[in-house]
Amino acid sequence: MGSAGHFRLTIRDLPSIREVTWIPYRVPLPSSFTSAHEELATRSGVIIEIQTNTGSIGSGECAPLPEFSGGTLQDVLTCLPTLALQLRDQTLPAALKHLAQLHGTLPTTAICGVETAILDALGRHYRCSLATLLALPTLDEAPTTHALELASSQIRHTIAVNTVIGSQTLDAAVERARQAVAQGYSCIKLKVGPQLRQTIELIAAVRTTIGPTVHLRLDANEAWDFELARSILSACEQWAIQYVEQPLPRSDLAGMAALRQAVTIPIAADEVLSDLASARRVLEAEAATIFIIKPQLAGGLRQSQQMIREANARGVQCVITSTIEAGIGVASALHVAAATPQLTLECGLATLPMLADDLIQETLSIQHGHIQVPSTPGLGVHTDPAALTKWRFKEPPSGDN
Ligand SMILES: O=C(O)CCC(=O)c1ccccc1C(=O)O
Ligand SMILES: [Mg+2]
Repeated sequence: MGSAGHFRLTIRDLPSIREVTWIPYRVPLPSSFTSAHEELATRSGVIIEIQTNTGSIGSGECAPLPEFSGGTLQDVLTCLPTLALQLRDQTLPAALKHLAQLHGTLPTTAICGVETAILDALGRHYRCSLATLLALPTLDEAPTTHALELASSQIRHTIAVNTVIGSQTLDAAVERARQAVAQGYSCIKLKVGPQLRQTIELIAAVRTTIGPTVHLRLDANEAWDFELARSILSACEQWAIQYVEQPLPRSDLAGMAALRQAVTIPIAADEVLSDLASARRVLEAEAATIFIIKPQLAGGLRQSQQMIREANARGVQCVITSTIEAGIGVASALHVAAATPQLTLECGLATLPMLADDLIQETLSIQHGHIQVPSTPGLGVHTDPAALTKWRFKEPPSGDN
């Protein structure tokens, strides 16, 4: 019995890992997705499955995006056999601790996927959602029933999300914006390119289409230099831009800090955030007003929470976004957002409709610009075996995404 008569499970009762297995996948994006970086026509990654000695299972997803950070698919496939052996026979909390010591030595997406699978199994064991687990003060020991009740009372059950409009012609972007508002989105993110006049016209046209109250954010994906950024953002101050993601190359922290002083539109860091150390450098340089945190690229769910804590302590607000991964990965990011009520800005998690298949049995549907957080134990979504068979990536090419 714990304090105040609350029951606490003993370590002896904790499940341990019997086996870690994985399945690479590749799924098409039927309409492809274009940013200043690239045109994404397929998405590949790895689904992780762990089995425990108590018969419980957990799923996770590693979805590398080499243009950003976090290694390649091949890097993930290379590190998994050793990691699987190391985690074998460890209790779930011990496995989490082990994983946390590997930051900096493994691709961030590998840590994210394996961590998610462990947390999914642990949530199913404690019979609480992954968001509730993430809201606990510690995962080192089994929580009391009181701690679980407190954590579950602190989480959010629905997350507001933005839709994202990829780079395309002005007419197509305006049409997409019109549809988004009709679907009930109250926040739109617009991918922008390196052309001065065209970009300003695009932003003006989209703002005029969506009216004054829908939030509008931009993503330049590093496409601008300082002068271009200053010109475009100064010209757009009248269009009520919520923020602009990564206007300058990730290496230009001084430029980002100077841009913050030169324009009134808030500057968000995205590509530059590749782990906790990079986040600390951005905070130190005062190079961003907002952090765009992708759990896949930040080094996992708890590393994302740590980034959020450190950012918030410095007055920097955070947004959780996906990397256009499949349903397991998006669900894990959704649970981070749910466990973190201080995130009040819309999250970038409305990406599953871009994929031909989300690889899960359930649907994380988007209604009126919100996604419901699954409340059943663990992730609350389950891999779809038929979909994994269909989209299995049989011969991942080495060094390719
Ligand atoms: O933020 C969103 O709404 C969707 C996520 C997104 O835009 C994105 C998806 C994959 C890779 C990079 C990015 C990005 O924010 O730049
Ligand atoms: Mg971005």
